[in-house]
Amino acid sequence: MSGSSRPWNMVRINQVDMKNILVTGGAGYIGSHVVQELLKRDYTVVTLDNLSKGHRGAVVGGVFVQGDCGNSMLVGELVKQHQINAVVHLAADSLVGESMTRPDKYCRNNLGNGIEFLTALVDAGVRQFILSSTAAVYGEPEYTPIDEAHPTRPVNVYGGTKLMLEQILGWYEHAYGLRFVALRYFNAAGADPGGNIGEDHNPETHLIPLVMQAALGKREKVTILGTNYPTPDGTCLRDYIHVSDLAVAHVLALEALQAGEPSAVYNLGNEQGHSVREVVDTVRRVTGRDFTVEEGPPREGDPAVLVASSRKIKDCLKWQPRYGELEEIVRTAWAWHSNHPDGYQS
Ligand SMILES: NC(=O)c1ccc[n+]([C@@H]2O[C@H](COP(=O)([O-])OP(=O)(O)OC[C@H]3O[C@@H](n4cnc5c(N)ncnc54)[C@H](O)[C@@H]3O)[C@@H](O)[C@H]2O)c1
Ligand SMILES: O=c1ccn([C@@H]2O[C@H](COP(=O)(O)OP(=O)(O)O[C@H]3O[C@H](CO)[C@H](O)[C@H](O)[C@H]3O)[C@@H](O)[C@H]2O)c(=O)[nH]1
Repeated sequence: MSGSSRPWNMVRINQVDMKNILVTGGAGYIGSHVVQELLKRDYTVVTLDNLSKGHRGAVVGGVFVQGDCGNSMLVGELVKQHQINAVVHLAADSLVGESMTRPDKYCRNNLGNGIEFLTALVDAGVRQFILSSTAAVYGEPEYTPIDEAHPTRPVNVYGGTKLMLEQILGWYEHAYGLRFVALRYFNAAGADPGGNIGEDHNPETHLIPLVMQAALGKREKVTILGTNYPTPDGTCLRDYIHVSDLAVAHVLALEALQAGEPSAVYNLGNEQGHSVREVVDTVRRVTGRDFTVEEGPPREGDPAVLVASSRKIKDCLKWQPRYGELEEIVRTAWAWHSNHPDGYQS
């Protein structure tokens, strides 16, 4: 639809209650922590998740709707019925390796459904939007730590789809007045210290939960994917950020939009790089368990080093991580995995 046929400036913008939030992907790993944080702060939350990856049991409260964010009719109805003011959009496919072999899946879901979703929102009058973006938009770093001014040249399809969605948000802002915050998370890890929600993916591809499964004896071994990277120990460096710290950042971003702040892009990391070997050693230390570790070839699409500068979000939104150390993050992950060895099934 062209800009002229979409009278966005005439659409009624709900100012009555600024606390009705639609969260897509809220049954997933990060989304479930975001939903919990919003509920703690007295937001009214509607979770929309198609459960392609998420778990009904991960949604600790609010209204849950099983459905697809690309279903414009459903989205329009939800906005109207629940007087939605703002949206947190986490629904996506997000596996770097898979995105290289299934680009169609990533373009359809992250872009196709993402665009349908955005369009249904502006049609329904929503003008505040938080996007789960990613460090994968940067590609191979030209310098570290990576700040938001770093060039964006994704080296995997997944990062490419997220960058395009950020660009589309800019166009929707220009045409329809939608204000947005794109949060470029680095590697989400850990679990809610309360112990009820945590990471449960099937298949699991993320390093920390895989190492936890090996520590629990549920996996025969851990494979280090690449040992010849230009890093001190030859394995990739990543910046692990606690999922509860991420959740708080979403609330701060929402508050900024609600206060009328302009659109913005923020990195979210702990500003420290940890190698794959360091993660393995930390899990051994925290769990007191040993397991087999083998060395394998690198995974396609993996940059050698991804370490954030989070200065901007600390300065602008006063965000401060509570879990700055890898060991603390691994401790909370271990509490979840050891108490829920079969994830939400246990
Ligand atoms: N996990 C990380 O380290 C990380 C890092 C950077 C960015 N992100 C981004 O954060 C978001 C959440 O990641 P996660 O690790 O919690 O993933 P996740 O797979 O646990 O959660 C995604 C949720 O979205 C749902 N979903 C997917 N497509 C949908 C659709 N079309 N309609 C409705 N629901 C849909 C899934 O069922 C799932 O519950 C993603 O957008 C991801 O790209 C994650
Ligand atoms: O069995 C494994 C699994 C992973 N790794 C390595 O561990 C590191 C972390 O890998 P993850 O799969 O845990 O995480 P990624 O860095 O690939 O990706 C994550 O963080 C990215 C941003 O940094 C994206 O946003 C993405 O959504 C999210 O999954 C990588 O170097 C990877 O090669 C291994 O050595 N062995």
